[in-house]
Amino acid sequence: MSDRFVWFEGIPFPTMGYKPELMREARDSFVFKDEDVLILTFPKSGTNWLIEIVCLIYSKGDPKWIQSVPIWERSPWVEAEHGYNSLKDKEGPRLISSHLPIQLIPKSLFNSKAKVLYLIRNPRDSLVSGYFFYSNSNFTKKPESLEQYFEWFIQGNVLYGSWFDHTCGWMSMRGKENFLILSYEELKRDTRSTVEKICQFLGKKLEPEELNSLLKNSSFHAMKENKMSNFTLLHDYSLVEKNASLMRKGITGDWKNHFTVAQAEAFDKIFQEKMADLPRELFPWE
Ligand SMILES: Nc1ncnc2c1ncn2[C@@H]1O[C@H](COP(=O)(O)O)[C@@H](OP(=O)(O)O)[C@H]1O
Ligand SMILES: CCc1ccc(OS(=O)(=O)O)cc1
Repeated sequence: MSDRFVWFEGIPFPTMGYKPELMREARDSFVFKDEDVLILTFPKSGTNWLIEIVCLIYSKGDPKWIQSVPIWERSPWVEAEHGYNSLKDKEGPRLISSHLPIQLIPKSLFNSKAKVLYLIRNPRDSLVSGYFFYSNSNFTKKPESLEQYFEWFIQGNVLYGSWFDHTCGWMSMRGKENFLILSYEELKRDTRSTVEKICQFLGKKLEPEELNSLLKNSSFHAMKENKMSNFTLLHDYSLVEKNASLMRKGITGDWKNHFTVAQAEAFDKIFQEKMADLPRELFPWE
């Protein structure tokens, strides 16, 4: 299974735990509630960091929940079989995660007041992060070199398709009051202020010591040590190999250590062409 994808509506998905018929059912029938919170990203953008932060906002900085329940149970993936089945009958406000492009998200999102946290990251860093992670995973096509993965990425031949299409699609939601755009870069630069912004958007208030606890327990170091969050539990299901680390480096700009000059120039050109219709300010790393 390691050399291919599951396909749905022209988009590549992992080969384990994802079924086209369930993704169709989710798109057509899953009901978002006004009180839900959706964490939305392209893969390898810092999704799990944001999930950890939101969980700690809901637990008021108390780490008990994040240290006792796997991260994918706390904020299940609406497009994955296990996540969809656990979410669809769940009572009360839900934390929901998704990497889906806008055309595949459950349609009910657009008639609900569910709050959407949309996290973006410099695609060059998502590319490098994905290359290292998927090279050691068993649920998707394994790249043989960064050069090969670079080509797949710019062609959109990677999990969840083209970063450019994904981002252009979701950016059409900017300006809506239930849609907050965040970046990995601002989260890194000023985690405290960005968490305060998220709290305000979610209508949550943390006391100073609760915020301090949140920052401590969602740090790169703390998440790397937390087996409920660092994906080491996936070793038991043979989904990832021992050296596939979710918590790899946790920095901005690592692409500069991996791209050749020619790749950097080619990426710049493609970025300019494909993102020309969107304001530059949306992309704080450019
Ligand atoms: N607490 C944290 N602080 C900074 N980066 C984090 C983080 N938790 C996860 N990340 C980074 O987010 C990326 C994984 O993203 P996702 O959760 O979307 O799969 C990895 O990037 P790197 O591979 O560049 O280190 C990982 O290190
Ligand atoms: C099959 C489980 C799984 C684990 C990690 C994934 O990574 S990503 O978020 O899509 O990069 C996907 C599926």
